[in-house]
Amino acid sequence: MVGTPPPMGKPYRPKDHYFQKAKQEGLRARSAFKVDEILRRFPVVKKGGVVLDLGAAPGGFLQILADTVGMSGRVVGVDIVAIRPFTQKNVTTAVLDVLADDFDAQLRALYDGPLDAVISDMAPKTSGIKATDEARSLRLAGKALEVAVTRGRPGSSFVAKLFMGGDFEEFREQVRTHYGEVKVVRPEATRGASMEVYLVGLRLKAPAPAAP
Ligand SMILES: C[S@@+](CC[C@H](N)C(=O)[O-])C[C@H]1O[C@@H](n2cnc3c(N)ncnc32)[C@H](O)[C@@H]1O
Repeated sequence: MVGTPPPMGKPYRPKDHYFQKAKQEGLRARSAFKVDEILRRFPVVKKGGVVLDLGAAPGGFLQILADTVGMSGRVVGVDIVAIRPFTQKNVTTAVLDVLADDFDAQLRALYDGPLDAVISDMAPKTSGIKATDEARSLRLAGKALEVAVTRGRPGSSFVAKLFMGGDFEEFREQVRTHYGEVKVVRPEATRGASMEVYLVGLRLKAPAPAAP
């Protein structure tokens, strides 16, 4: 019997170069290289900063973020699945669903101060139906933006992964209304066939003063 030919384009290889590299470097996930590239290219957060990482399991982003902010900073990571504890004292993690009704209150209970960056690598469970997956991805990114705008200090940053699709441009416009500069990034470590990109918002605008 003749087997099914491989799909055209770059094949999906779960154990690719970045997977091996992550393993060698003791990183929890290959995605660590994505945030590393974003942080090298854009001034998202610096030493001493406070970062919220949404969709943080298993913790690849957290490892890079914890090194970036150092011991004078803080990284708060949440996910619907448990994150293996970190020994670094500047990392706090919790099991939270960002779409839950009480998420905002739960997050405040975890960390109540202003944030220097909100980073979301959240990805929905994919259904295989393009429009459904795009809508789910956008919903997660939309919630991340809401958190970033309400909890970020003026001048803070926003990074969110989302699937390129129908409403991508509208979302980018929405991010533009809140941030001084907006970039679209597809990190090198992104898998070949993946439709995902990261939107980077820099310099959160201060809220408009209330009318007298
Ligand atoms: C690509 S993984 C994140 C990988 C992570 N950045 C790392 O470097 O280890 C996407 C994560 O989004 C999480 N996620 C999906 N929906 C979520 C939700 N409603 N609330 C919180 N996390 C969610 C998933 O559980 C999954 O762990």
